[in-house]
Amino acid sequence: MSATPTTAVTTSIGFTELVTLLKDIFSRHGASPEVARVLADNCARAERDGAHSHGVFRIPGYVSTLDSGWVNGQAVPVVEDVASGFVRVDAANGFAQPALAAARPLLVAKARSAGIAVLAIRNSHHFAALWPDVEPFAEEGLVALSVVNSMTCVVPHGADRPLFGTNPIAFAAPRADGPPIVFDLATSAIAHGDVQIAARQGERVPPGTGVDSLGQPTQDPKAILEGGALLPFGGHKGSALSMMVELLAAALTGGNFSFEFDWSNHPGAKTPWTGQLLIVIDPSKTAGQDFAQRSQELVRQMHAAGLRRLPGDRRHRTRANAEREGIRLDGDELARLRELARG
Ligand SMILES: NC(=O)C1=CN([C@@H]2O[C@H](COP(=O)(O)OP(=O)(O)OC[C@H]3O[C@@H](n4cnc5c(N)ncnc54)[C@H](OP(=O)(O)O)[C@@H]3O)[C@@H](O)[C@H]2O)C=CC1
Ligand SMILES: O=C(O)C1=NCCCC1
Repeated sequence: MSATPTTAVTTSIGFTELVTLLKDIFSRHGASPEVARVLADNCARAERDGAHSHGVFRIPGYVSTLDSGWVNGQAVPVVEDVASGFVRVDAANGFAQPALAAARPLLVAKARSAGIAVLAIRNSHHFAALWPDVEPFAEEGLVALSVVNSMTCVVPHGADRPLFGTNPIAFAAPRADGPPIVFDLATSAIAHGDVQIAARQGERVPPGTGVDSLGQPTQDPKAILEGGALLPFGGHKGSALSMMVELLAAALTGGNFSFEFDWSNHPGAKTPWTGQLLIVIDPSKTAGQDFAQRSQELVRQMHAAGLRRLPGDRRHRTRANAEREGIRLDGDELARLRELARG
């Protein structure tokens, strides 16, 4: 995006208007109508729910990636019905979300008939928050778990150099008296996007987040981004989960490990070309009791134990505000988005 003076004036935009604006940007930068529709919806949802590291903040990255030719914005995913509980998609060097959208009807049908179904997406680029991929399944009464591996920037616990991606895990389950229980977390101490935002805003990151180019602990986001690296959350435990994500999202799908791609011949490219795995379970086939009532009981007991905030509560509060008052955006940022949509 071009440099424009910052005035810190905030403005608001409706969800539908933001989706239309983002669709125009994606289309203008080489995405097919279907790809533009899916990505715009995903990115607007993230912004609406306050997931700022994966909302409109990502648009310049999407645009430069599409412009560089690194990702195919016109890709048509190839869905294969490989086994009773298994669906495989070749995203054809496109984004992961259109691949999921293409495979979704078959995946849900299989989960409902067999009780469980697995979706393996390969040759894909995931540049977004993961919860929008799982939350809709729980809204339909299904339990969903997804993992995606990303670009190398995390030092495995006990190692000397980065190897893993920030490798998020997202989970969604229905509950009786409220929105689904959803969490979505990077297995690094902090998402790479949040380090970029901290650097842009001149803020420090929390202790224990990353190291500089000499492997020394640092709270300076620029030192992490420029030759340094991130650490897994929770030491060996987060590191083990990150390793699991590499195995499930890359080895099991036929995708790249986080360290296996090289975008250096595509200046401006930002997205990792990796893989994604989704597991969808129909709880009516397993528990022999009402799963949504059982998850509600768990939430009730957690609240009774003093819990004030469930994962997802902050997102739902932000969503409710956005539905009342519009999605709040910096005025200059909105102007830059409009400029990108014009060409
Ligand atoms: N595509 C990719 O390759 C990658 C994408 N990402 C994305 O980055 C995003 C940010 O990840 P990350 O920084 O780890 O997320 P956070 O640490 O902000 O949040 C992780 C989860 O914990 C919940 N949570 C946070 N604080 C609390 C609290 N005090 N009490 C209870 N629950 C809490 C959040 O709910 P709530 O949302 O309601 O705050 C969320 O579900 C994710 O959407 C992830 O998918 C990250 C890495 C790579
Ligand atoms: O924030 C992150 O970490 C990432 N987000 C999108 C893709 C790469 C890593």
